[in-house]
Amino acid sequence: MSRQLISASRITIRHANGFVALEDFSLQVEEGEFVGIVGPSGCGKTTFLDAVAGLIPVASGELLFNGHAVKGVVPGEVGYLFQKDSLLPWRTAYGNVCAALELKGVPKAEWPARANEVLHKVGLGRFTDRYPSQLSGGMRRRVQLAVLLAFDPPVILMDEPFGALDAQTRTIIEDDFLRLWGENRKTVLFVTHDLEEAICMCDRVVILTAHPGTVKEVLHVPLPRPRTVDEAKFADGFQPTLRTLSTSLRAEVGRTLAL
Ligand SMILES: Nc1ncnc2c1ncn2[C@@H]1O[C@H](COP(=O)(O)OP(=O)(O)OP(=O)(O)O)[C@@H](O)[C@H]1O
Repeated sequence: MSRQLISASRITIRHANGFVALEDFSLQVEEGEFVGIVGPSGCGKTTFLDAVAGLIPVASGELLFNGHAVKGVVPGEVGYLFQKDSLLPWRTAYGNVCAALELKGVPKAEWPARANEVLHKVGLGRFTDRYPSQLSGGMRRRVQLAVLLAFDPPVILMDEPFGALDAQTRTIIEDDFLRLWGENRKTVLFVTHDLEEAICMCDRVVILTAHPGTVKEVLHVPLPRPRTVDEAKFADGFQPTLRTLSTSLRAEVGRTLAL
């Protein structure tokens, strides 16, 4: 039986300047779920991921990780893939993965085998000695995925992870991530503005209201797994789900623009 890994119950989050980003926000996520979060710009999606990572405290309500209140960053608990690169520019792809292994406390003797394994898994076997500046945007994202695989956290937070990639590279890397995810089904929170991507990747998609963000609606994605992006887009349930999601979100974006 699956267990609840993340539980937000009526949380409010204020930024340091007192600005309320999320209000009365509740969401439960079970172990192994792939959950998408969509909502108008500025509604608090990143703020929620930051709170789950322990980077920002909740002002009221309860935020639990594996049954315990989140009180700050706990090394090894979550892996966070930001919109922007967070690779160490002075280290090669291999060196970046080794940094994650070191942080995780993996014995040094195991680094070469483990680092090469994850770099091969993400298709970078021939580029292990390249520095980030010598890699394309798509390849740098792959190094970040390799770092995540090496770090192997129970929860992966992804904030518009593939938004900066061209359409073709993006589809390929989405498929790769779906395949890698299918191997061990980590819990994933996936923020995106791309509704088609949300449907292709996720089990459920949470729609947030206009600021201050709260949960408006949760849609279950009625598509079988394993799946590729193309299989998802041509599946029966795709268009109706897209229409529902799009209509619901458009109303909130309209509210944001009217604020
Ligand atoms: N450090 C901060 N201090 C004050 N306000 C902040 C801070 N970070 C974010 N905010 C505000 O909190 C609200 C939520 O921001 P957040 O980045 O979580 O939104 P988002 O839904 O991820 O937006 P986007 O889709 O544009 O990335 C916004 O109005 C933003 O301006």
